[in-house]
Amino acid sequence: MIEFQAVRKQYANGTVAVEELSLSVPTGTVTVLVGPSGCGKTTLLRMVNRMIDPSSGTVLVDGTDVRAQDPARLRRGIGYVIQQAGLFPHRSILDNIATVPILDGRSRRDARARAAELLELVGLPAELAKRYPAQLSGGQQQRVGVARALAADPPVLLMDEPFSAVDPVVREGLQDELLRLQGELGKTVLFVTHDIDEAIKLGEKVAVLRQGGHLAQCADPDELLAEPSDDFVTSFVGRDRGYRRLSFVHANGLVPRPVPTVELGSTVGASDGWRLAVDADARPRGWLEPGREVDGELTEDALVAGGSLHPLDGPLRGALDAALSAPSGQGVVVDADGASLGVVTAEDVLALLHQHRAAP
Ligand SMILES: Nc1ncnc2c1ncn2[C@@H]1O[C@H](COP(=O)(O)OP(=O)(O)OP(=O)(O)O)[C@@H](O)[C@H]1O
Repeated sequence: MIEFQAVRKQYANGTVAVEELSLSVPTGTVTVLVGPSGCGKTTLLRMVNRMIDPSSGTVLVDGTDVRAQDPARLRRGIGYVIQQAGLFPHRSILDNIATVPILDGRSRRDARARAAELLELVGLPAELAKRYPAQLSGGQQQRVGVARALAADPPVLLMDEPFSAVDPVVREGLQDELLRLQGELGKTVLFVTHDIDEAIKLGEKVAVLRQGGHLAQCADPDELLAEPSDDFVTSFVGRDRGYRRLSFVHANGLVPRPVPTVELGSTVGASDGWRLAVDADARPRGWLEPGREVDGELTEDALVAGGSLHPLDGPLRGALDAALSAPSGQGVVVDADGASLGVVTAEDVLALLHQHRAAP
Protein backbone atom coordinates (compact mmCIF):
# COMPACT_ATOMS: atom_id res chain seq x y z
CA MET A 1 0.00 0.00 0.00
CA ILE A 2 1.24 3.47 -0.89
CA GLU A 3 -0.21 6.29 1.19
CA PHE A 4 0.13 10.01 0.65
CA GLN A 5 -0.85 11.79 3.86
CA ALA A 6 -1.46 15.53 3.46
CA VAL A 7 1.57 15.91 1.20
CA ARG A 8 2.47 19.32 -0.13
CA LYS A 9 5.32 20.34 -2.40
CA GLN A 10 6.53 23.87 -2.93
CA TYR A 11 9.64 24.22 -5.10
CA ALA A 12 12.39 26.70 -4.23
CA ASN A 13 11.05 29.19 -6.81
CA GLY A 14 7.71 29.29 -4.99
CA THR A 15 5.74 27.05 -7.38
CA VAL A 16 3.27 24.92 -5.45
CA ALA A 17 3.23 21.64 -7.43
CA VAL A 18 1.15 19.63 -4.96
CA GLU A 19 -1.29 21.12 -2.48
CA GLU A 20 -2.13 19.11 0.69
CA LEU A 21 -3.13 15.91 -0.95
CA SER A 22 -4.10 12.57 0.57
CA LEU A 23 -4.48 9.42 -1.48
CA SER A 24 -3.86 5.71 -1.06
CA VAL A 25 -2.94 3.03 -3.56
CA PRO A 26 -4.03 -0.37 -2.22
CA THR A 27 -1.61 -3.29 -2.49
CA GLY A 28 -1.88 -5.24 -5.73
CA THR A 29 -3.91 -2.64 -7.61
CA VAL A 30 -3.30 -0.09 -10.35
CA THR A 31 -4.03 3.54 -9.53
CA VAL A 32 -3.66 6.11 -12.29
CA LEU A 33 -2.83 9.78 -11.74
CA VAL A 34 -4.26 11.80 -14.60
CA GLY A 35 -4.55 15.51 -15.27
CA PRO A 36 -3.41 18.33 -17.55
CA SER A 37 0.24 19.23 -18.02
CA GLY A 38 1.86 20.77 -14.95
CA CYS A 39 -0.76 19.63 -12.42
CA GLY A 40 1.83 17.86 -10.25
CA LYS A 41 1.55 14.21 -11.34
CA THR A 42 5.28 13.57 -11.73
CA THR A 43 6.06 15.44 -8.53
CA LEU A 44 3.65 13.22 -6.62
CA LEU A 45 4.98 10.03 -8.19
CA ARG A 46 8.60 10.88 -7.42
CA MET A 47 7.81 11.42 -3.77
CA VAL A 48 7.33 7.66 -3.48
CA ASN A 49 10.92 6.78 -4.39
CA ARG A 50 12.34 9.94 -2.81
CA MET A 51 13.53 11.52 -6.00
CA ILE A 52 11.55 14.43 -4.53
CA ASP A 53 10.85 14.99 -0.85
CA PRO A 54 7.58 16.67 0.15
CA SER A 55 7.73 20.09 1.83
CA SER A 56 5.24 18.74 4.36
CA GLY A 57 3.17 15.61 4.87
CA THR A 58 4.18 11.97 4.76
CA VAL A 59 4.49 9.22 2.18
CA LEU A 60 4.23 5.67 3.49
CA VAL A 61 5.01 2.45 1.63
CA ASP A 62 3.58 -0.55 3.43
CA GLY A 63 3.24 1.50 6.57
CA THR A 64 6.82 2.79 6.65
CA ASP A 65 7.65 6.46 6.13
CA VAL A 66 9.84 6.58 3.02
CA ARG A 67 12.01 9.22 4.69
CA ALA A 68 13.04 6.67 7.28
CA GLN A 69 14.65 4.59 4.54
CA ASP A 70 17.92 4.88 2.70
CA PRO A 71 16.99 6.19 -0.82
CA ALA A 72 19.17 3.71 -2.73
CA ARG A 73 17.73 0.75 -0.83
CA LEU A 74 14.19 2.09 -1.09
CA ARG A 75 14.54 2.42 -4.87
CA ARG A 76 15.58 -1.17 -5.32
CA GLY A 77 12.19 -2.23 -3.96
CA ILE A 78 10.38 0.13 -6.32
CA GLY A 79 10.41 -0.36 -10.09
CA TYR A 80 10.45 2.87 -12.09
CA VAL A 81 9.52 3.19 -15.76
CA ILE A 82 9.72 6.50 -17.61
CA GLN A 83 8.61 7.84 -20.96
CA GLN A 84 11.68 7.26 -23.11
CA ALA A 85 12.45 3.96 -21.34
CA GLY A 86 15.73 5.50 -20.04
CA LEU A 87 17.84 2.52 -21.10
CA PHE A 88 21.64 2.53 -20.87
CA PRO A 89 22.67 3.09 -24.52
CA HIS A 90 25.97 1.22 -24.34
CA ARG A 91 24.66 -1.92 -22.68
CA SER A 92 22.95 -4.80 -24.47
CA ILE A 93 19.25 -5.33 -23.87
CA LEU A 94 19.96 -8.34 -21.67
CA ASP A 95 22.47 -6.38 -19.56
CA ASN A 96 20.07 -3.46 -19.26
CA ILE A 97 17.51 -5.78 -17.68
CA ALA A 98 20.10 -7.59 -15.53
CA THR A 99 21.58 -4.38 -14.04
CA VAL A 100 19.52 -4.17 -10.85
CA PRO A 101 19.68 -7.88 -9.93
CA ILE A 102 23.49 -7.68 -10.29
CA LEU A 103 23.56 -4.59 -8.03
CA ASP A 104 21.44 -6.63 -5.62
CA GLY A 105 24.23 -9.19 -5.43
CA ARG A 106 22.99 -11.86 -7.84
CA SER A 107 25.61 -13.61 -9.94
CA ARG A 108 25.95 -12.34 -13.50
CA ARG A 109 24.81 -15.70 -14.81
CA ASP A 110 21.69 -15.84 -12.64
CA ALA A 111 20.79 -12.26 -13.42
CA ARG A 112 21.10 -12.85 -17.16
CA ALA A 113 18.98 -16.00 -16.98
CA ARG A 114 16.30 -14.03 -15.14
CA ALA A 115 16.62 -11.20 -17.68
CA ALA A 116 16.00 -13.68 -20.51
CA GLU A 117 12.82 -14.87 -18.74
CA LEU A 118 11.63 -11.30 -18.33
CA LEU A 119 12.26 -10.56 -22.00
CA GLU A 120 9.86 -13.36 -22.80
CA LEU A 121 7.39 -12.23 -20.14
CA VAL A 122 7.06 -8.79 -21.76
CA GLY A 123 6.56 -10.42 -25.14
CA LEU A 124 9.92 -9.78 -26.81
CA PRO A 125 11.76 -12.35 -28.94
CA ALA A 126 14.95 -13.79 -27.46
CA GLU A 127 17.07 -12.65 -30.41
CA LEU A 128 16.77 -9.03 -29.24
CA ALA A 129 18.82 -9.83 -26.13
CA LYS A 130 22.16 -9.02 -27.71
CA ARG A 131 21.10 -5.82 -29.43
CA TYR A 132 21.60 -2.29 -28.12
CA PRO A 133 18.68 0.04 -27.31
CA ALA A 134 19.14 2.15 -30.47
CA GLN A 135 18.56 -1.00 -32.52
CA LEU A 136 15.02 -1.44 -31.14
CA SER A 137 11.76 0.32 -32.01
CA GLY A 138 10.22 2.74 -29.48
CA GLY A 139 7.60 0.17 -28.44
CA GLN A 140 10.23 -2.54 -27.98
CA GLN A 141 12.34 -0.18 -25.86
CA GLN A 142 9.32 0.51 -23.65
CA ARG A 143 8.86 -3.22 -23.12
CA VAL A 144 12.52 -3.49 -22.13
CA GLY A 145 11.92 -0.59 -19.71
CA VAL A 146 9.08 -2.56 -18.11
CA ALA A 147 11.20 -5.75 -17.97
CA ARG A 148 14.02 -3.84 -16.32
CA ALA A 149 11.67 -2.39 -13.72
CA LEU A 150 10.37 -5.89 -12.95
CA ALA A 151 13.84 -7.45 -12.74
CA ALA A 152 14.28 -7.02 -9.00
CA ASP A 153 10.71 -8.27 -8.50
CA PRO A 154 9.69 -5.08 -6.68
CA PRO A 155 6.27 -5.08 -5.04
CA VAL A 156 5.75 -1.46 -6.13
CA LEU A 157 5.94 -0.10 -9.68
CA LEU A 158 5.98 3.60 -10.58
CA MET A 159 5.24 4.35 -14.23
CA ASP A 160 5.54 7.91 -15.53
CA GLU A 161 3.90 8.30 -18.95
CA PRO A 162 5.61 5.07 -20.00
CA PHE A 163 3.68 4.67 -23.25
CA SER A 164 3.16 8.21 -24.47
CA ALA A 165 6.08 8.34 -26.89
CA VAL A 166 4.80 5.52 -29.12
CA ASP A 167 2.09 5.48 -31.79
CA PRO A 168 -1.51 4.67 -30.79
CA VAL A 169 -1.50 1.08 -32.08
CA VAL A 170 1.73 0.17 -30.28
CA ARG A 171 0.47 1.98 -27.20
CA GLU A 172 -2.67 -0.12 -27.12
CA GLY A 173 -0.53 -3.27 -27.38
CA LEU A 174 1.64 -2.10 -24.47
CA GLN A 175 -1.43 -1.30 -22.37
CA ASP A 176 -2.88 -4.76 -23.02
CA GLU A 177 0.47 -6.30 -22.12
CA LEU A 178 0.58 -4.35 -18.86
CA LEU A 179 -2.93 -5.53 -17.95
CA ARG A 180 -1.96 -9.12 -18.74
CA LEU A 181 1.24 -8.86 -16.70
CA GLN A 182 -0.61 -7.25 -13.83
CA GLY A 183 -3.10 -10.14 -13.87
CA GLU A 184 -0.13 -12.46 -13.38
CA LEU A 185 2.05 -10.43 -11.03
CA GLY A 186 -0.36 -8.31 -8.95
CA LYS A 187 2.02 -5.39 -8.28
CA THR A 188 1.06 -2.17 -6.55
CA VAL A 189 1.21 0.23 -9.48
CA LEU A 190 1.08 4.01 -9.56
CA PHE A 191 0.79 5.11 -13.19
CA VAL A 192 0.94 8.68 -14.52
CA THR A 193 -0.66 9.77 -17.78
CA HIS A 194 -2.32 12.85 -19.27
CA ASP A 195 -4.53 10.61 -21.42
CA ILE A 196 -7.92 10.00 -19.82
CA ASP A 197 -8.67 7.00 -22.06
CA GLU A 198 -5.44 5.33 -20.96
CA ALA A 199 -6.34 6.11 -17.33
CA ILE A 200 -9.80 4.59 -17.69
CA LYS A 201 -8.47 1.50 -19.40
CA LEU A 202 -5.67 0.76 -16.93
CA GLY A 203 -6.80 2.13 -13.58
CA GLU A 204 -8.77 0.27 -10.99
CA LYS A 205 -8.82 3.69 -9.38
CA VAL A 206 -8.30 6.94 -11.29
CA ALA A 207 -7.18 10.08 -9.46
CA VAL A 208 -7.88 13.25 -11.47
CA LEU A 209 -5.59 16.14 -10.53
CA ARG A 210 -6.05 19.78 -11.47
CA GLN A 211 -3.60 22.67 -11.69
CA GLY A 212 -1.77 23.38 -8.46
CA GLY A 213 -1.76 19.71 -7.44
CA HIS A 214 -5.34 19.54 -6.18
CA LEU A 215 -7.07 16.18 -6.17
CA ALA A 216 -10.33 16.77 -8.04
CA GLN A 217 -11.72 13.23 -7.77
CA CYS A 218 -10.50 9.72 -7.07
CA ALA A 219 -12.88 7.00 -8.14
CA ASP A 220 -13.12 3.80 -10.13
CA PRO A 221 -13.45 4.42 -13.89
CA ASP A 222 -17.14 3.58 -14.02
CA GLU A 223 -17.97 6.06 -11.28
CA LEU A 224 -15.76 8.73 -12.86
CA LEU A 225 -17.70 8.45 -16.12
CA ALA A 226 -21.09 8.17 -14.43
CA GLU A 227 -20.67 10.84 -11.76
CA PRO A 228 -17.86 13.32 -12.41
CA SER A 229 -17.62 15.40 -9.25
CA ASP A 230 -17.54 18.86 -10.85
CA ASP A 231 -17.28 20.80 -14.13
CA PHE A 232 -13.51 20.37 -14.31
CA VAL A 233 -13.72 16.57 -14.10
CA THR A 234 -16.69 16.53 -16.51
CA SER A 235 -14.76 18.43 -19.14
CA PHE A 236 -11.56 16.48 -18.50
CA VAL A 237 -13.34 13.14 -18.78
CA GLY A 238 -14.55 14.38 -22.16
CA ARG A 239 -17.17 13.51 -24.69
CA ASP A 240 -19.18 10.33 -25.12
CA ARG A 241 -18.86 9.38 -21.48
CA GLY A 242 -22.28 7.71 -21.52
CA TYR A 243 -21.18 5.49 -24.38
CA ARG A 244 -17.67 4.90 -22.98
CA ARG A 245 -19.16 3.86 -19.69
CA LEU A 246 -20.71 0.84 -21.39
CA SER A 247 -17.18 -0.64 -21.30
CA PHE A 248 -17.78 -1.25 -17.60
CA VAL A 249 -21.24 -2.71 -17.88
CA HIS A 250 -21.34 -6.47 -18.22
CA ALA A 251 -23.54 -7.91 -20.96
CA ASN A 252 -24.99 -10.56 -18.61
CA GLY A 253 -28.62 -10.99 -19.47
CA LEU A 254 -28.16 -10.20 -23.15
CA VAL A 255 -29.52 -13.29 -24.89
CA PRO A 256 -28.46 -13.80 -28.53
CA ARG A 257 -31.35 -14.29 -30.94
CA PRO A 258 -31.31 -16.92 -33.65
CA VAL A 259 -30.34 -15.61 -37.08
CA PRO A 260 -30.86 -17.14 -40.54
CA THR A 261 -27.51 -18.56 -41.54
CA VAL A 262 -25.92 -19.72 -44.79
CA GLU A 263 -22.69 -21.67 -45.06
CA LEU A 264 -19.92 -20.79 -47.47
CA GLY A 265 -19.72 -23.38 -50.24
CA SER A 266 -23.43 -24.22 -50.10
CA THR A 267 -26.04 -23.35 -52.71
CA VAL A 268 -28.45 -20.65 -51.53
CA GLY A 269 -31.65 -19.22 -52.97
CA ALA A 270 -33.04 -15.70 -52.58
CA SER A 271 -34.47 -14.47 -49.31
CA ASP A 272 -35.98 -11.14 -48.29
CA GLY A 273 -34.05 -10.79 -45.05
CA TRP A 274 -30.36 -10.47 -44.13
CA ARG A 275 -28.54 -13.81 -43.71
CA LEU A 276 -25.33 -14.38 -41.83
CA ALA A 277 -22.68 -16.28 -43.79
CA VAL A 278 -20.53 -18.64 -41.74
CA ASP A 279 -17.70 -21.07 -42.44
CA ALA A 280 -17.75 -24.79 -41.67
CA ASP A 281 -16.93 -24.02 -37.99
CA ALA A 282 -19.86 -21.58 -37.68
CA ARG A 283 -17.49 -18.57 -37.64
CA PRO A 284 -19.08 -15.46 -39.19
CA ARG A 285 -17.62 -14.35 -42.55
CA GLY A 286 -20.01 -11.59 -43.64
CA TRP A 287 -23.63 -10.96 -44.57
CA LEU A 288 -25.74 -11.85 -47.58
CA GLU A 289 -27.98 -8.91 -48.53
CA PRO A 290 -31.79 -9.29 -48.74
CA GLY A 291 -32.87 -10.42 -52.22
CA ARG A 292 -29.35 -11.40 -53.25
CA GLU A 293 -29.25 -14.48 -55.44
CA VAL A 294 -26.11 -16.50 -55.87
CA ASP A 295 -25.14 -18.51 -58.94
CA GLY A 296 -23.67 -21.81 -57.81
CA GLU A 297 -21.85 -22.14 -54.50
CA LEU A 298 -21.71 -19.26 -52.03
CA THR A 299 -18.29 -17.55 -51.95
CA GLU A 300 -16.98 -14.57 -49.97
CA ASP A 301 -17.27 -12.38 -53.11
CA ALA A 302 -21.06 -12.37 -52.72
CA LEU A 303 -20.92 -11.07 -49.14
CA VAL A 304 -21.08 -7.65 -47.51
CA ALA A 305 -18.34 -7.32 -44.87
CA GLY A 306 -19.57 -7.89 -41.32
CA GLY A 307 -19.27 -5.59 -38.31
CA SER A 308 -17.31 -6.10 -35.11
CA LEU A 309 -17.99 -9.29 -33.14
CA HIS A 310 -19.16 -9.41 -29.54
CA PRO A 311 -17.67 -12.15 -27.34
CA LEU A 312 -20.44 -13.51 -25.13
CA ASP A 313 -18.73 -12.49 -21.88
CA GLY A 314 -17.59 -9.06 -23.12
CA PRO A 315 -18.85 -5.66 -21.93
CA LEU A 316 -21.99 -4.03 -23.27
CA ARG A 317 -20.04 -1.47 -25.29
CA GLY A 318 -18.83 -4.26 -27.59
CA ALA A 319 -22.38 -5.56 -28.03
CA LEU A 320 -23.67 -2.12 -29.03
CA ASP A 321 -20.72 -1.58 -31.37
CA ALA A 322 -21.31 -4.98 -32.99
CA ALA A 323 -24.94 -4.04 -33.68
CA LEU A 324 -24.13 -0.53 -34.93
CA SER A 325 -21.27 -1.65 -37.18
CA ALA A 326 -23.07 -4.59 -38.81
CA PRO A 327 -24.68 -3.82 -42.22
CA SER A 328 -27.76 -5.76 -41.04
CA GLY A 329 -28.00 -3.85 -37.74
CA GLN A 330 -27.53 -7.21 -36.01
CA GLY A 331 -24.39 -7.67 -33.95
CA VAL A 332 -22.98 -11.17 -34.03
CA VAL A 333 -22.29 -12.76 -30.63
CA VAL A 334 -19.48 -15.32 -30.66
CA ASP A 335 -18.18 -17.97 -28.27
CA ALA A 336 -14.55 -18.45 -27.20
CA ASP A 337 -13.79 -20.26 -30.50
CA GLY A 338 -15.27 -17.44 -32.56
CA ALA A 339 -18.38 -19.43 -33.55
CA SER A 340 -21.64 -17.52 -33.94
CA LEU A 341 -24.15 -17.88 -31.11
CA GLY A 342 -26.73 -15.56 -32.68
CA VAL A 343 -27.26 -11.81 -32.88
CA VAL A 344 -28.26 -8.80 -30.80
CA THR A 345 -29.66 -5.47 -31.93
CA ALA A 346 -29.06 -1.99 -30.52
CA GLU A 347 -32.63 -2.15 -29.16
CA ASP A 348 -31.70 -5.30 -27.19
CA VAL A 349 -28.76 -3.44 -25.63
CA LEU A 350 -30.89 -0.41 -24.76
CA ALA A 351 -33.60 -2.64 -23.27
CA LEU A 352 -31.00 -4.31 -21.05
CA LEU A 353 -29.70 -0.91 -19.93
CA HIS A 354 -33.25 0.08 -19.10
CA GLN A 355 -33.58 -3.05 -16.97
CA HIS A 356 -30.27 -2.29 -15.21
CA ARG A 357 -31.53 1.21 -14.44
CA ALA A 358 -34.82 -0.09 -13.07
CA ALA A 359 -33.13 -2.74 -10.90
CA PRO A 360 -29.42 -1.86 -10.53
N1 LIG B 1 12.35 21.52 -9.97
C1 LIG B 1 11.33 22.35 -10.12
N2 LIG B 1 11.40 23.64 -9.75
C2 LIG B 1 10.37 24.47 -9.87
N3 LIG B 1 9.16 24.12 -10.38
C3 LIG B 1 9.02 22.85 -10.76
C4 LIG B 1 10.08 21.90 -10.67
N4 LIG B 1 9.62 20.71 -11.15
C5 LIG B 1 8.35 20.92 -11.53
N5 LIG B 1 7.97 22.19 -11.30
C6 LIG B 1 6.66 22.81 -11.54
O1 LIG B 1 5.71 22.12 -10.71
C7 LIG B 1 4.49 21.95 -11.41
C8 LIG B 1 4.15 20.47 -11.45
O2 LIG B 1 5.11 19.79 -12.26
P1 LIG B 1 5.01 18.24 -12.58
O3 LIG B 1 6.16 17.86 -13.44
O4 LIG B 1 4.83 17.51 -11.30
O5 LIG B 1 3.66 18.19 -13.40
P2 LIG B 1 3.04 17.06 -14.35
O6 LIG B 1 1.59 17.04 -14.02
O7 LIG B 1 3.80 15.80 -14.21
O8 LIG B 1 3.25 17.68 -15.78
P3 LIG B 1 3.47 16.99 -17.23
O9 LIG B 1 2.19 16.24 -17.54
O10 LIG B 1 3.64 18.17 -18.12
O11 LIG B 1 4.65 16.11 -17.13
C9 LIG B 1 4.66 22.59 -12.77
O12 LIG B 1 4.13 23.87 -12.71
C10 LIG B 1 6.15 22.63 -12.96
O13 LIG B 1 6.54 23.69 -13.79
